Amino acid sequence: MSSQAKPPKNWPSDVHFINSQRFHSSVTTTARAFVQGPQTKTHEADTLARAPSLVVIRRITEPSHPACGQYGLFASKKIPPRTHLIDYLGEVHCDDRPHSDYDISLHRFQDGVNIGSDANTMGNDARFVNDYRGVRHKPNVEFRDRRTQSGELRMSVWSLTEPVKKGEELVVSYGKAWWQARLASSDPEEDPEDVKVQYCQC
Ligand SMILES: C[S@@+](CC[C@H](N)C(=O)[O-])C[C@H]1O[C@@H](n2cnc3c(N)ncnc32)[C@H](O)[C@@H]1O
Repeated sequence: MSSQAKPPKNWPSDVHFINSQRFHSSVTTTARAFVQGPQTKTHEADTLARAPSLVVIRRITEPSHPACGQYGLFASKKIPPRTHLIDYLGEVHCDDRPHSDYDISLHRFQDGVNIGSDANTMGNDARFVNDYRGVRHKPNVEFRDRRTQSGELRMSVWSLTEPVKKGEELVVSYGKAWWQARLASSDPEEDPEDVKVQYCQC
């Protein structure tokens, strides 16, 4: 059922839209049990209980935007403070994905094993959240983990302490480490704070 979910407006044809997390073969039994949790309720409860969407995907056309030519995630209506907007769905994995721009960490065990959620080839609307640098003076949403009704661990997007206006772009902080890792794989001389001027694809 979940694999036939209808993609939202502006969804790119080369990315598989999913409405539940998928598990890569690199996920260990322990990691899978940790992510799935006690499974006290049915998996369907997680998808059926989804709130009407507060977000919309839009193509960015402003030349001053550092991700001009790409997509971003925007508020489809006014969003109150501290509101859960959407879960970040992707391929849950335990292998390294140094070249994915859509890979976020879901959990790190004390023994160093990391569980990631990679939305590079499959994901949902949340994969389009951009970083605030060069867009706004500070983030207006954050990533926060949560457990669903059935107990599954997911990363999710929440508004911060201020309401978000309808039409505003939703931006998080990827963190300096994210930009440093990205720039290290391209130009090690580059300062991560300068990244905002680099990526216009108009
Ligand atoms: C998770 S994706 C975000 C969605 C992406 N804009 C898209 O259309 O698929 C991360 C990529 O978006 C771009 N990006 C996000 N925030 C940015 C920013 N503040 N400045 C420049 N590029 C940004 C970079 O190319 C980055 O690798």
